[in-house]
Amino acid sequence: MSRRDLKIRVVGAKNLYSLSFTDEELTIADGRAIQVPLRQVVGAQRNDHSLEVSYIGRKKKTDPMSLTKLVGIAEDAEDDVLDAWISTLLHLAYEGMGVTRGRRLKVVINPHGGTKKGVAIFNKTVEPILRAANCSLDVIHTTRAGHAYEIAKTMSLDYDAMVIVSGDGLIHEVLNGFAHHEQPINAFKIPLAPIPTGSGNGLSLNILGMDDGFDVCAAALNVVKGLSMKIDVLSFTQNGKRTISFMSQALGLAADLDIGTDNLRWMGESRFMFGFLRGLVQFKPCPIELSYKAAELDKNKMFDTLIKRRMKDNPDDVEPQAPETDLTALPPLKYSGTDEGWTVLDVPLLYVYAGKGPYVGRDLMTFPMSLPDDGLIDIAAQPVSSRGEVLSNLGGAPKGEHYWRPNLRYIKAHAYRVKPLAPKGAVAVDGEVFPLEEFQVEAHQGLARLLSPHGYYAADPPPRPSKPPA
Ligand SMILES: Nc1ncnc2c1ncn2[C@@H]1O[C@H](COP(=O)(O)OP(=O)(O)OP(=O)(O)O)[C@@H](O)[C@H]1O
Repeated sequence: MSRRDLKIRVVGAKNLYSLSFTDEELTIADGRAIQVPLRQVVGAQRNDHSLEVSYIGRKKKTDPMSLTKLVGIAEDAEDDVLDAWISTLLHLAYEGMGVTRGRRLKVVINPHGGTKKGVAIFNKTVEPILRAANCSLDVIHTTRAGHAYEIAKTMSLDYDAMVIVSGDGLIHEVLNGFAHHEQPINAFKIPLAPIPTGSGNGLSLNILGMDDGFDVCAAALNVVKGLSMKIDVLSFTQNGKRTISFMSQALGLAADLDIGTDNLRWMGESRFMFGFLRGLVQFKPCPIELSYKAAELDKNKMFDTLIKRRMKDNPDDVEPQAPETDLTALPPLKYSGTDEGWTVLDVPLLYVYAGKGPYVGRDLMTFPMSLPDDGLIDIAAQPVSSRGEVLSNLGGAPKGEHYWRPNLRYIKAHAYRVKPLAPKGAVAVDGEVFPLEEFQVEAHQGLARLLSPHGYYAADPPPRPSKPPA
């Protein structure tokens, strides 16, 4: 075992710092001690006799995360002792956590996402973290809509992860690019890691949780240290054309969030809430017939399954899946062309929201029971009821509490279909507008990957009420 404590004189500082580490954390002490979990240590190196240790942390509890580089001269250690100290520290901070060092990253930045700060945020905040972690970077800026699709469709697959500096729109493009890659199955195996600089950053919230979901340093740390987590993606098929959806399909009132609020991008995430409220004022029923191939309808059972899944700490510890036989094609559609075992939801509906991942935006935990890899689509369907009742549901939406309200139908399905009952309308697929014409959606279990610190979605599910809400 090599030495685990060192004294270093930090450049410009009077005090002698002592650095030591255990299997779990690095302690930096100069009178007062700071503990840094090893997961947050991203780099350490020797330049002549000086030592540089880089880690991500918070200066104060309420601060966002930031990169700190501690540089100093080790006064009590020869170079070989210092090298051994660095080597053991890095081994524990990487391989000891199942993470390979120096990831090869494809980075796609949308200069026009959200408030157009993606490039500046990447250069100032994200890139220094990836460099400190010794990652190799292949950076490309998108120049037009559809560019990220082309990049993903034609890219070489020699990367450990793909970093997407933008919002959910670019994730949608990249996954659809993978679907048209000459080796789609292998392309989908490259884990995606979002850096949240778009106006809709639902995926980042699902990976990092409400506290860190908009923290670009936490997202960069996930690029460096996250573990690969399998996720389901969905095939949305309309008029024979198949589109990959990773997040949501919204109809009726829910579609108003995504549709027609494009000119309100300056509002950031608030534009979705604006869209919802505008839709609520109009209060139009959604003219569709919804049918589904059910997997689970019991809300209590869904909750129990979710809690059990969150207790598994190995993200790959899921039901074994059939080995892929054909790497050059997407998995076939299993549920088209048959009505057997399908149920029609026989009530007039105000909105239908279906998809994967608990959060679709900052104030909307639409699918609180969503699991990354259960092979199922979560469907939230709101029957027509009073404005008051719908408003009460909306009040619970930020934390997913509407899930427990008896008048919200929540279905886990292998597949579902929508037939329009009126000629006008639209459906928003991951925020992109499609015409309201007949379509079908089905899930492909564990087809894609994300980098994740937890191995499960980071949204806390709404607790089961002791008595059912009125
Ligand atoms: N250089 C570019 N110029 C203009 N549009 C672009 C460019 N690069 C990408 N786009 C488009 O910008 C759209 C917005 O994507 P993104 O999700 O990254 O940002 P956003 O602000 O969160 O948008 P949304 O809220 O719709 O998801 C995408 O549909 C993409 O096609």
